[in-house]
Amino acid sequence: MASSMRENPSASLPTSTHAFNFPAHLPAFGALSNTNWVTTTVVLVGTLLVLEQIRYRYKKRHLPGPAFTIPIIGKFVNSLYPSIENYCKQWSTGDLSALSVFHIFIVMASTNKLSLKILNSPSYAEPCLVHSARKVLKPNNWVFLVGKPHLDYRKGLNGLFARKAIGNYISIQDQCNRKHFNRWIEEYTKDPSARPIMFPTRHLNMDTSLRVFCGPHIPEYAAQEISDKYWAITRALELVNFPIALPGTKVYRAVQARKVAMRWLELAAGHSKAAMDRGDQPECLLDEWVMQLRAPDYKGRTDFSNDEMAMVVFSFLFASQDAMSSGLVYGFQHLADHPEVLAKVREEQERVRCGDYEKPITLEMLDEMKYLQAVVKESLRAKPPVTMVPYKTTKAFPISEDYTVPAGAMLIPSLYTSLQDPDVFPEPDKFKPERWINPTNQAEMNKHYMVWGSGVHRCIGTEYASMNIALGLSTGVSMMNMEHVVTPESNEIEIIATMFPKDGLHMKITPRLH
Ligand code: HEM
Repeated sequence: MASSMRENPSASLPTSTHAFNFPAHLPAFGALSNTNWVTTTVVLVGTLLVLEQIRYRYKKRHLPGPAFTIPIIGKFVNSLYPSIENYCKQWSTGDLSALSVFHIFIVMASTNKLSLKILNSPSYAEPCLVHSARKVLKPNNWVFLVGKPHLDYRKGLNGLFARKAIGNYISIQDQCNRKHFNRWIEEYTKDPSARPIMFPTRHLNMDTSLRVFCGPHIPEYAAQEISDKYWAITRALELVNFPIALPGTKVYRAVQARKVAMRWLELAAGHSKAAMDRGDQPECLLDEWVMQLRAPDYKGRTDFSNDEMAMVVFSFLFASQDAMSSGLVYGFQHLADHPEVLAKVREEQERVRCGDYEKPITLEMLDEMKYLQAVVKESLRAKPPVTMVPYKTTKAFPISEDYTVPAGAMLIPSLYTSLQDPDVFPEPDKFKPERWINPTNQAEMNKHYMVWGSGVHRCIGTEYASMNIALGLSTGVSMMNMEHVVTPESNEIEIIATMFPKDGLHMKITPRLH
């Protein structure tokens, strides 16, 4: 700047600020000001960038992780293309490791012990779900409650997944499974070539969920529309999204899909109330809920609007659609890849069903299928649908002897690596349902079995989800022969909110029962 002033004398500062001189000097003064402005901006931005690095390094301290963060976006690109290999790389760097995305400081925990600690320290950390969840679910959804309001709200919903209630859902699930598997068989009779069953499984799961949740209060075409649109929601469930839901972004599309689903769910809630007023028999979760609210001994809140009920049902769909589809897909893959396990499942089916495959399955029959239950448990351990659960620290969290996670950080326990801990699950790479049959260390294994999370936010749908996957597998392998056509991508994992085999699980299906 000094040299340019020397070269251009007219740019020198005026010796007089007399009113008449002022206009003559204005352009030169303006040019100088622009130069200053650029310099100031460069210095300011440079300082902010340096501060960003200092802040990151200060929070990270000695934890493994990138020494410097990419300015502003951090590891955003990685979170756009999540891969289990990248996560494993990060987890393998240490029990705790750090990174940053869009200025969100993230600490990842890879061990069973630390993950359990995070999930069971509600005074330090609370769930924050993935970044897009608040926009997709709406900020006033009950799943964002914490502390006592969360416990109270959840208490009012527990009854919807109690044994009595899920005993009423089982026949709906059984009918849905049979309807879809018959359709699969029909389609494979027309075209027997191998093809992925991931999407048909997602449709089956959405249909089952909507029938269980809304029963007759939602028309067939609405269920189809929600199922079709739901993929937009799944696609938006990245760990960290582009922060603004602009048209064309994944989050924007997900919000549009939620609006469609919510319209139908609100209508269903209204229909359910009217049906219960008429004295109809409860046929679904919504009916169960309305009846529970009207029970004489019920002590909680009763003023649930259709909109609020719809939001709760939507939260169940949101929490379950991807996880359950993943659980079912990997269940089928594990059974098809382990014929000795499949043979035992079929032998048990024959015994418990007494050879009568037309007879609807009851909860009592399912209780007798101990080997099938072990298969479901092991399949979810080997390929946990939810690989990690994002929490955020509400205050500085002394998580280990030598590290305190700063307040406001994202803290992510890894369920995936926790379930691969060889001290709790010997030979974790092996698919061994037998490990769940009368184990000597049952209590220890259950404590560390984090497929459903742990602590006050542990999955509310655990029993229902296990039952649903067991039912799907039991009826699936009874009705169909499934040949897994292995591709180079069969054993690779694709993370689309949850885990799926990268090739979508190529199957050839033929009818097993005449
Ligand atoms: C295979 C299927 C499923 C898996 C693997 C799964 C897993 C999980 C996990 C890991 C959490 C977080 C727990 C924590 O923070 O400690 C969770 C929470 C939750 N899940 Fe599931 N889930 C499944 C199915 C379902 C189903 C079927 C429903 C409901 C119908 C459901 C409803 C919920 C809800 C509402 C929460 C939040 C609970 C709270 O904050 O109190 N999930 N689930």
